[in-house]
Amino acid sequence: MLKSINPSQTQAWSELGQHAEAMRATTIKDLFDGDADRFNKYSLQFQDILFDYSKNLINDETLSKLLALAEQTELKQAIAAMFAGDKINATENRAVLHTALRNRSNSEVLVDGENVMPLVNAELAKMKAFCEKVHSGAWTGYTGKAITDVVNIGIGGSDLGPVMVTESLKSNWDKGITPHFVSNVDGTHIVEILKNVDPETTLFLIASKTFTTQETMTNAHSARDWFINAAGDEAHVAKHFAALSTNKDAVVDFGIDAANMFEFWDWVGGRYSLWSAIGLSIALTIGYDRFEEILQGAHEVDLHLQQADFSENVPVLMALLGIWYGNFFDADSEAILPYDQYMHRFAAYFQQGNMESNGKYVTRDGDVVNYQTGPIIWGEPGTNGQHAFYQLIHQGTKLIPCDFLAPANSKNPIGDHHPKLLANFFAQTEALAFGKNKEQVEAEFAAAGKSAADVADLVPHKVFEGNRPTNSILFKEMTPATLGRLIALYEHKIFVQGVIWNIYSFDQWGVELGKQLASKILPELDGAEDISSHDSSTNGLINTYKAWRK
Ligand SMILES: O=P(O)(O)OC[C@H]1O[C@@](O)(CO)[C@@H](O)[C@@H]1O
Repeated sequence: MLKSINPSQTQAWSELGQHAEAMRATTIKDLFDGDADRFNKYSLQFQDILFDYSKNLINDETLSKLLALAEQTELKQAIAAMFAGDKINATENRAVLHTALRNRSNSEVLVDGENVMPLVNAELAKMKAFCEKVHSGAWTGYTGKAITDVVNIGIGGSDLGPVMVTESLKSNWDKGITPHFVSNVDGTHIVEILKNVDPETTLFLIASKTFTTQETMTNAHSARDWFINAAGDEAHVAKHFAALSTNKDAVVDFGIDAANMFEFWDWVGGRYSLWSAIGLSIALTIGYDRFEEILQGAHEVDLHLQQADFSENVPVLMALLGIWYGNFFDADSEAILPYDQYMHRFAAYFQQGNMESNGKYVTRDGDVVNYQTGPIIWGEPGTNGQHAFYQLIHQGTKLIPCDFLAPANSKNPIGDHHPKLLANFFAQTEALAFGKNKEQVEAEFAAAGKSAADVADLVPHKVFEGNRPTNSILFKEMTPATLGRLIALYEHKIFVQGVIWNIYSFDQWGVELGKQLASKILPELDGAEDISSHDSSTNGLINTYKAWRK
């Protein structure tokens, strides 16, 4: 059993606090001015990914203290425990083994003494066979036509991963399958999707780890009704509905043939499940072989996490840098800014991945933490963000550590100018780090023939403090393996931070109360009478809704 260590009680934490005071007296610019070799010292290449963390407010002493924090919170032991199948998801008494799903070395992975790899490999083989049937046209719809569209019905981890991966790899959509995703219980979502698909050639994947999630079950029943209405015979459901779940009984109860169920297990967290049967929509869209390449990329990071010295361990460094700003510089959020339009759902994916994992205020001992834990994760693709929120990042009052990601080679290098606009990726981190001081602003005005008197009022508004930290993650091009690596890097960053914060990262009790209260309110929405069972606000809102409802 892992020790419960309060990080704020460690020697390293105390030293980091003092060191942070000292570092407030310097700037990223000072650090670069003092070390011509800074880039080489503070960047790492992992396969086809360059991780440049030199534009951070750190020096060797900072790193030494952060690494000591990892040591003193027994990170090494925690990593070993996860891969050994220990029940580190203690409140649910489960192991955490999404890594087994991509364990391409096929080494033994024990859960309760049983090697789970045969189960994993059998399910992958079933996914592969199914993809081959669909892609070859051997699997047809009820009128004998090949499948052309897949509608994945799921939410949270049963949606965000497949959406993000299929979008990120859109240049690989060459299997004749178009994916669609329904997640929101707002009827608009499924109505708008069903407008664009043909019941004769559409396969529905009901993706739900528990197969009890209200939104997913509601959408699944609506899809089933729509399909039966179009096909005219319930018997045709078997050709057009499959389930991705851990709950076989609920799948069969819904009316899906158990043979059309792709299984995963309770030691796979929902937000870590795209590597499992939940990834079937990915495999159908880009091909099973490429799906395996995603697994392979992630597996390489799993080995890297376990084997690399922490000083050269990318996810560990990503985690420690986040702790440096979150716990010693009061940063509340982190921005993920991919300069690749295909990665437009990458930040959204890690909103759940990070915030549902580390949005916790109670330690593994059940005590309320006395330090910050998980950050708010947000972000949009570059260069759009530059025209939306970069103003605040550059000149706002909040410290927002940013991860800039970009492929060196776009999938669509049209014309001469588009690829070169990647200059923004380089320029933004340079501007954030080094800024533009008063003297530089005045000199620019003078060069433009403006007298100091004329521009005196404007100068303060055009000064950039800089000293705003960023990581740059440059990769050669977006491939399935590269995406697998990138996702696993962020997954393990989250895991490492949870260990150091001494919190449970793999349960999500915080999503239960809202669901519980919604179940109580649901029947109260029936009928026209006013309700008074809640506080005055909730009563007022519900009663107004009922008065306005058509
Ligand atoms: O896959 P399922 O069981 O339908 O859960 C969907 C999502 O709901 C949750 O909010 C848990 O209730 C997420 O953790 C999960 O990914």
